[in-house]
Amino acid sequence: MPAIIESITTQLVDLPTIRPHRLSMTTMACQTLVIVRLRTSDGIEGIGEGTTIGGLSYSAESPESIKCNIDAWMAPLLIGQPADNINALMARLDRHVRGNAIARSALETALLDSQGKRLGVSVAELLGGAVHKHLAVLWTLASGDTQKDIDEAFQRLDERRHQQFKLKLGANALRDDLRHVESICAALDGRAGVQVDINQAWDEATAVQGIAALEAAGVALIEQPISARNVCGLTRLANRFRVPMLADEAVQDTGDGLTLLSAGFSGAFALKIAKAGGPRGALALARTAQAGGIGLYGGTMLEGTIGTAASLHAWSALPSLEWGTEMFGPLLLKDDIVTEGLRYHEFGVDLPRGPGLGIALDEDRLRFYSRP
Ligand SMILES: O=C(O)C[C@H]1C=CC(=O)O1
Ligand SMILES: [Mn+2]
Repeated sequence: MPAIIESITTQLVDLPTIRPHRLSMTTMACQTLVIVRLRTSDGIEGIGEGTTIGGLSYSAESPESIKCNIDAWMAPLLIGQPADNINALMARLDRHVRGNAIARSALETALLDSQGKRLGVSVAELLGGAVHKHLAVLWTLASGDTQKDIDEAFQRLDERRHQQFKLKLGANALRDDLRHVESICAALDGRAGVQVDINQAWDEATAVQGIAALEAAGVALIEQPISARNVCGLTRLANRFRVPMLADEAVQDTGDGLTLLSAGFSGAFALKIAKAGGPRGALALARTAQAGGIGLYGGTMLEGTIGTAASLHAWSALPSLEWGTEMFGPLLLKDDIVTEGLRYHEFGVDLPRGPGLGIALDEDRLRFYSRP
């Protein structure tokens, strides 16, 4: 008799960040995680996380919509079903639910954690096995102040925590953004790599001007300079410049990957489990990218430890991630809701060991940070 899914509960958890995190469309002082707990008839609990950035400013899902849509529509489709066939359960969601990729990702993560615990194997093993056990992790400098960012970068380098840095652009006038990048590139020259993320803030003409200057300053990678909808524009920019373009908001899942490939895009894709509806979808996009000669980057929605661990299990299953990862979400948060955090060292992070995600909730801290 297979184990049956008996209950699925969700809670909103607000965790403060260690400093304001400034992006083109929002400044975050707090991150809200939607924590999913999925209980089955054999006494196992699978955990998952659905997280976005800045309410509705990053995507069409908000923390509240993720919780509400799981509670009202998605959980009822799964409760009462056998827990051990994740393909069948996710196909059932696909038949009845449109969109809601972040909510789906939280549920798929909980299903994978549950099944891993049931079989005594890690999520990476469920996904075919880990090729890597330690993954490179960059850090985003986004305090909003150039000198603070430089000090933060040197601190991270000295601690051997990060040696690649991402700068967030697009909230300021182009001239000010360029001065900011040039100062940081000059300060870090020879010690660390710098890439930038514009989060769609520029139009194409501004991007042409901006990218020329960023290329001259030595920036290694340009992430989503223009609107996610402007696939032709992103392809033109990729063809025009030597510095590679990284598609983020423009590439949610395999369908978007195929659209970009058929438009002739070259460069790299940022994978996120939250964009692709879970680890399986993110890996499907990765394989499409690899088939099309596109480099890969392990992206984050600034998740806490559970979402970050789920992503790490997925990225570990890939033979190569040409651009490394940005799985630093837990380090941006002042506190955590798990008993043992991820181990960051030597400019990267260790893949947590299973069964399942290899992560356990700290009930006291979870209660403390949960919304009533
Ligand atoms: O990539 C994004 O747009 C979102 C996120 C990832 C790192 C970071 O600082 O913000
Ligand atoms: Mn991005």
